[in-house]
Amino acid sequence: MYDLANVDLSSFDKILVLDFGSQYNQLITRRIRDLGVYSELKSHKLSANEIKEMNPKGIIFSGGPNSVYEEGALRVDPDVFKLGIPILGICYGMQLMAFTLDGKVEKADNSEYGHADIEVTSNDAVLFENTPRKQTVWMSHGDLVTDVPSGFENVATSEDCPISAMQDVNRNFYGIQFHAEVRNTQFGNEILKNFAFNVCHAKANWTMNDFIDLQIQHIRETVGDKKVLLGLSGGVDSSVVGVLLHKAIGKQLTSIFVDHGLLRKNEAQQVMDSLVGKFGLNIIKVDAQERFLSKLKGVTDPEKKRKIIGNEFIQVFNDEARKLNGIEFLAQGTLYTDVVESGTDTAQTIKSHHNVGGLPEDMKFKLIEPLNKLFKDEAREIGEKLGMPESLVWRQPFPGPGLGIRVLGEVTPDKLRIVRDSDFILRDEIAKAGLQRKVWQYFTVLPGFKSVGVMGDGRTYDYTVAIRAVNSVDGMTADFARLPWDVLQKISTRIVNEVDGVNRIVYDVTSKPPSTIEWE
Ligand SMILES: Nc1ncnc2c1ncn2[C@@H]1O[C@H](COP(=O)(O)OP(=O)(O)OP(=O)(O)O)[C@@H](O)[C@H]1O
Ligand SMILES: O=c1[nH]c(=O)c2[nH+]cn([C@@H]3O[C@H](COP(=O)(O)O)[C@@H](O)[C@H]3O)c2[nH]1
Ligand SMILES: NC(=O)CC[C@H](N)C(=O)O
Ligand SMILES: [Mg+2]
Repeated sequence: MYDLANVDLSSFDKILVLDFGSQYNQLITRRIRDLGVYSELKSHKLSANEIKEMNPKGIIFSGGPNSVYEEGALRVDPDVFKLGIPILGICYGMQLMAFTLDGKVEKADNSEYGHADIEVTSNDAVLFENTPRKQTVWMSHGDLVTDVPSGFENVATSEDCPISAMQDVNRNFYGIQFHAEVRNTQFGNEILKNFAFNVCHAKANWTMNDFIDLQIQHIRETVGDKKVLLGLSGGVDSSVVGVLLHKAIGKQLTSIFVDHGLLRKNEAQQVMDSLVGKFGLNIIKVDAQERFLSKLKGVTDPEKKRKIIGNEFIQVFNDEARKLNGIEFLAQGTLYTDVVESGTDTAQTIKSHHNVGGLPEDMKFKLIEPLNKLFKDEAREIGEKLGMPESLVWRQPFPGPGLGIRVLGEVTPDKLRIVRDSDFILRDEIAKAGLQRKVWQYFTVLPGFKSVGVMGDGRTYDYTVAIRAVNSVDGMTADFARLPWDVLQKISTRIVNEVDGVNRIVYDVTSKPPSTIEWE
């Protein structure tokens, strides 16, 4: 979305989010869209005039990694405060508001990361209407506002952050030091609602159906009479994109499913069975095991592996496009998570997702990525709206680089066998326990070290397999799943008994953050 240059959005009220580099910036726009108000993320470099021309009902400044008082910190055009448009600053956004007007921002004595308890201290705290005086919020900051700018009042405090929220009701400027956009903030949604409706008076008339209609219209305008190749993995995101594209351009679409030798057990066959002849998709399966595995030989660095895989995908698409003649566009099921984690102008690189940070620089295709501003749960909602079957919409995510990033270090056929067979057992036991829909994503990892065991009275010196199972909504944050001990025990016993070369199983009990879901 939201790159809908030629699409008329004038019937929708909108709230702009200005990007100051937070990992959560798109989460703000989607929370606003969830309220039924159209929202998009824009560069912090926009001038006040450019913002005015977009005619937003309100503006939100996102958080960000900088300290406002440092040289080079991201700034906003100060004239934005003269437009008469309501503004909400979140975290860095609040600090920037204070700093740009005549308030004061300093380094905090105690940083706050995670949960904090605040108390609303004013009876007229507009953003906190219909919320209790004491509430739990989620903080992530090392600086704080120590003096509110003139015209403002302090309306909430926490132990380590005396000015946790500030307001100037006459000019409609609001600041909150905590992140209302993350689910861990108890009344985050109410606070955003109060801003959107009570302060900005925005109309709630935006729905996912509008998104679908506008995307179809946008795809038609972009593609014209040209042809599109879709990278189809059998996963949720690319299947949703396939259905959208098919609705938009019908036979101008060809889908390519690449078997890169890094798929799960029986996956190639299952994907073909579940998609061929469905949704009108014309699918070509490409066997590319050899070329991927030979390129990965001897490579141990995770970022190098990701880039090699991303590159090779494009080479395969190039070869297929040549055979098909006249392909101008490559469509992918890229989500916003893939984009932000791969690094943007403002956000740091966490890992290069194969379909974003792993793409070759000289790629000739023009990209079509209708979901690249959305999160996994939004992609699923679209899949449901498009009438796709539950088994596909709720399929657990599987990364494009596949088992290649679950064998840590060098990928060899024998190590692939171990993750593939152990993953199969894990999925089988989770299904038998009826937990498929209760755990968001689960898989095994081969860390690559060996340890001593005793089997059949003999000494073994074999590999350890790790089990990773997490719950999440959007993949941005995740918690390790509390799998029942007896299920873990069955999985552990079966893997050691059935997979040669393994004598130990460990369970990953870290959340994201501080870890990520995949190990590489
Ligand atoms: N084996 C594959 N063949 C062709 N394209 C692929 C393959 N694996 C990944 N891709 C492309 O890379 C994109 C990103 O992969 P990703 O795993 O994030 O999405 P997905 O596979 O569509 O959905 P899911 O997250 O449910 O696995 C896919 O949407 C698809 O366009
Ligand atoms: O298509 C993809 N290409 C990739 O390169 C990639 N890396 C991670 N993932 C998936 O993204 C989600 C978040 O993963 P992380 O916490 O490991 O970053 C999880 O669901 C991961 O499985 C990928 N998907
Ligand atoms: N999350 C944020 O926006 C942090 C803002 C600023 N970098 C701080 O540490 O206070
Ligand atoms: Mg996938």
